Amino acid sequence: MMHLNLLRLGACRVPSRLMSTKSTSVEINDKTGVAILSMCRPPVNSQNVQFLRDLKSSIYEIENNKSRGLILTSANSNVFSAGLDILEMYNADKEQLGTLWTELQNVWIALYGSGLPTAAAINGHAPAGGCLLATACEYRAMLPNCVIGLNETQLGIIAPKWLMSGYQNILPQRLAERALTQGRLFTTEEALKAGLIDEIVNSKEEALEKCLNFIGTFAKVNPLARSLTKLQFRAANIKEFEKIRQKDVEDFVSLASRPEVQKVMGDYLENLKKKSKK
Ligand SMILES: CCCCCCCC/C=C\CC(=O)SCCNC(=O)CCNC(=O)[C@H](O)C(C)(C)COP(=O)(O)OP(=O)(O)OC[C@H]1O[C@@H](n2cnc3c(N)ncnc32)[C@H](O)[C@@H]1OP(=O)(O)O
Repeated sequence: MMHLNLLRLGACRVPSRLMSTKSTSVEINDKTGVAILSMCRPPVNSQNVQFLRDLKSSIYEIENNKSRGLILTSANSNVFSAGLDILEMYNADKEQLGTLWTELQNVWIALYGSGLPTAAAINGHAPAGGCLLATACEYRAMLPNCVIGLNETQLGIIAPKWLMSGYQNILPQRLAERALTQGRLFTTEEALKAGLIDEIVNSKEEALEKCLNFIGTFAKVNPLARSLTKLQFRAANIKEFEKIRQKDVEDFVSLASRPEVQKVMGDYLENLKKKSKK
């Protein structure tokens, strides 16, 4: 228990180092060595090229700084991340679409393939690309009354295999297949029941504390042994992804630039805007 108490103490009283980019901020607690990576692109942390680049560089910076773990959270009060920025996909040319998709791939591989213990303090909604980030982590604590899930089929699109792999690591095959084909968004309570998240928490502070406690469970484990063991579990998905990553960009560009898919995006955006004006 000693290390857990230290982590808690460290989380509130010990000086921290700060690093930031335009849309992320990183706080590394000097005592615990754990980095809290906050996404801060208001209003919903939608993932455009710049945001994804910032996220990638923060993840690598945390990894290179030899932090003891990484906690991903949002500076926004009710959204963890709304997924890809549809504004950057709608009416975009092929080059822009290719760049966006490449940056999404880069962030996913940085997080999914990280040797550090990773945890998500999901302090808001996490649809689509938001769920992708959360499920790339090893542990999830989430606030009530939010949604999480891969809803791509609801938008008439297909999540590629690498994008599904975090999901598949966590959910039983039958449930993952059903949820993906339905494009299901789970409420927090449903997500806990399905095993998509580990804990329901009542505040962001509690989410961070649970994530710290999770990372604290590795305090007495050799970091290299831990990291290599984790990566052995993920190696097949990573290898598969590396084989198809260029073709995957081409497939995405070809799908997302189709007029009928652009039309779905346009209608979807309009509905989002109508809903937000209500
Ligand atoms: C789409 C086809 C492309 C083919 C891709 C194939 C592979 C798929 C891989 C990844 C897919 C994605 O990640 S696609 C993105 C999917 N995301 C969603 O479906 C989420 C949409 N957003 C919401 O449901 C809600 O915004 C929310 C639950 C996340 C938050 O709700 P809240 O009520 O708090 O906020 P508002 O809805 O009022 O939104 C505020 C503001 O933000 C704009 N917004 C929201 N989401 C996005 C987004 N993803 N991209 C761009 N803009 C977004 C929303 O329109 C509001 O804007 P205004 O204030 O200007 O009206």
